Amino acid sequence: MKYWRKHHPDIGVDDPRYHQVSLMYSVLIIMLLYFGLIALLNVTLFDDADIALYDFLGFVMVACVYSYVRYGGNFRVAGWAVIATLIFVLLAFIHLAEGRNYSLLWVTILPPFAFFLLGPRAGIWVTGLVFTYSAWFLYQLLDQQVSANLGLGAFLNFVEVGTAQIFLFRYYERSRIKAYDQLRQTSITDPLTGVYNRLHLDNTLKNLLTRANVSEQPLSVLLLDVDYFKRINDSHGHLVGDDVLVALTKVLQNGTRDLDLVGRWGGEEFLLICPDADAKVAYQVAKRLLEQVRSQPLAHGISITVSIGIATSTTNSTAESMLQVADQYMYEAKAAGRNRIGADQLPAE
Ligand SMILES: Nc1nc2c(ncn2[C@@H]2O[C@H](COP(=O)(O)OP(=O)(O)OP(=O)(O)O)[C@@H](O)[C@H]2O)c(=O)[nH]1
Repeated sequence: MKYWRKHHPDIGVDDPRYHQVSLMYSVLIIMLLYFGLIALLNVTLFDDADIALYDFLGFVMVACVYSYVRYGGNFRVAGWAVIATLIFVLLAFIHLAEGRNYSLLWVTILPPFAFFLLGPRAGIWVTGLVFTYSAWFLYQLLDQQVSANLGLGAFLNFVEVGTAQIFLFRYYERSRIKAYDQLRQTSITDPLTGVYNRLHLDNTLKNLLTRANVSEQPLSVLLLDVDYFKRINDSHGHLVGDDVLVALTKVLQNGTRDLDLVGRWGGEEFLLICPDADAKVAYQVAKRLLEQVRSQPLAHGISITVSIGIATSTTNSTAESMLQVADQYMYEAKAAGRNRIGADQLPAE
């Protein structure tokens, strides 16, 4: 768990603010460490009290922003305060260093901070203005024959700026990938039951069917619909109905192989995609599920039954044709009295 969560227990991993807050705390800590370290280096190694003073001022200002954020302050205000502090210290530094020791290198630290904290639009304006000013400042120095002075100071400026950039971008990229994964997971998941949603089932069925046709392996789909589900909602309420759907999902997951895909097709309808399953295997799976569902109360002591339609691929099947067949058999099962299986050739019981 991120350490900052104790200050903001209401911001969970699923909260859209999570990554922004995480980024803000990381930036604040990186800046505190950097300002502290550089102030120390300037006092001890370079004996430059003027520059150290500005670094120390930066440290104090960032510490103030840290406690502002920690006690519930507005993140946008905090972001601008951090960037203003950084620009203040950077400009003070390049002025005091008068271009020696590649001091202007330090302005390249600004873009990641400005873009992360202010977003792309303000980020480009802020960095654009500071870079323009720095270029103008450098231009003024051109005819003053400032010595390149390749001493320890230049070396440390390069190392410090370089490592800060590496860590910032590494952090940013990791949090971007995490956010992307979370978003992808959400886009393919049904929020109530946690199984795949229709969009993902549809895409996966197309892919698996192409693969099945190429390898000449069978593939079956089972379309499963709860019988008289409306009655459960009407007599026990929608929330109880939801619990029944969640419990049914568990039965379906437990009753199928890891290879099979279980998803919610919509409402009280579920779709199971069973790779490498011919009509006989699909029928056995359907029979087992039918039995498991009706044999026990699922939630709040409520028992249900389901009707299942099966479709098995042939060489010219498409995802649409399979779904249509499964749908048709499911309705035939309903029409025949529910709590049963509809399929092409039902084995004699
Ligand atoms: N609780 C709950 N109910 C849902 C959800 N999605 C759809 N429903 C309900 O599912 C019920 C489906 O009703 P019908 O289509 O009439 O079907 P049924 O009552 O199951 O009857 P048959 O399918 O003919 O056996 C409706 O009352 C919907 O409101 C959901 O996410 N949660």
